[in-house]
Amino acid sequence: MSATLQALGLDSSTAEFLQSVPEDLVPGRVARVDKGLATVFTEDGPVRASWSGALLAEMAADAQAGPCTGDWVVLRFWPDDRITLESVLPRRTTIVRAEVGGSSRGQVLASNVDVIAIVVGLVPEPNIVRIERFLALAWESGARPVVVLTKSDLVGDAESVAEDVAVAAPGADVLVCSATTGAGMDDVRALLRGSEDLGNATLALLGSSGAGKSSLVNALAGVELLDVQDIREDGKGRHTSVRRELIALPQGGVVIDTPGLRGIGLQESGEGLAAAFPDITALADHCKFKDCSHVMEPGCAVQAALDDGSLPYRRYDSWVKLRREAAYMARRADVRLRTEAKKEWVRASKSYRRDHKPRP
Ligand SMILES: Nc1nc2c(ncn2[C@@H]2O[C@H](COP(=O)(O)OP(=O)(O)OP(=O)(O)O)[C@@H](O)[C@H]2O)c(=O)[nH]1
Ligand SMILES: [Zn+2]
Repeated sequence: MSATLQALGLDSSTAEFLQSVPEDLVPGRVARVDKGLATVFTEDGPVRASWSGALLAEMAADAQAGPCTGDWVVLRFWPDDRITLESVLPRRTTIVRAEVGGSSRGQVLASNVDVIAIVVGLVPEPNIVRIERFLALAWESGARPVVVLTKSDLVGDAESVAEDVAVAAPGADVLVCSATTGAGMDDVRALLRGSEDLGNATLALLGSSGAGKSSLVNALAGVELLDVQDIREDGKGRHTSVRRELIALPQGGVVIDTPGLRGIGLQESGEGLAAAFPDITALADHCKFKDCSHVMEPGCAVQAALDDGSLPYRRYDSWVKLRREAAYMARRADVRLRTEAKKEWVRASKSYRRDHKPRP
């Protein structure tokens, strides 16, 4: 497969899939979706593509079938210069955000991500509950989560903060770095190396506004690629980034920088929640009742662990809150799924009719 596609993070399973694609179609990777069009990186550079009729039909049945940043796709170049996105190749992983007050099935923020870096500034002091939220979202995706504590140049005790964070992040590495001084950046760079059969890795950055994501991308790339916001008096950046970009780094590897996420909701399955709290999941196996809610039942192993101090109350509280949220999302999903699919179909078929008006 071409070096260009490899630089865009092509993995072996996608490469194999592309071999079965008809020759008149052109492969590429979606960098961004906006205004009903996708910016797609191909071997011959970026193009803007609209949706094919077949893709629209798929989207009518499933809103998540629509392209998102990170997708591998195939394009058709028409004689009249139109470019249509014919189909989205199977996704290896998906980062899904359940929309707050929005659609029922979560919005796919990015796909085919190998590693999710949860970027957290060491100033202001990291919010552990928020990190646990991001971790649940990240585990749900199928990608490997890593917590990156940045702005280490601003604090004296970065390593001890990292130890506290590690307790809340079982199964995930916790890195400490500074985009400003370059300290610890080699460990962050190593996340992009990937594996032999998967090629270079795709790294997605999650994190609150002002956490330091853009600065991290710039440090990785070695050049200014993204606007870095002026710092506010309270240490937070302004919330202005609305772009979602896919960046192929010169030294290999791809970074996906999603817009600053605030108030992220959990996806409904609850699997991410279980993965982010393996300690509680393991305890639950020992409860007397299979359907124990771990609140007040007799013989509850979770309550017992709280009593003997082996499970911190703070962590239990955090889990209860996130579980409530996941349950709420699940209930709402049932009700809204049909309405949403229908709305999307109406929107999509309108734009299809607009784009396919008979030509004179
Ligand atoms: N001292 C120091 N400041 C940093 C570091 N990384 C980022 N900053 C500052 O923190 C502020 C926010 O950084 P950004 O990189 O724009 O943060 P962001 O996460 O991209 O923010 P959004 O685009 O709003 O999502 C800026 O003023 C940066 O200069 C660092 O390692 N050390
Ligand atoms: Zn229990």
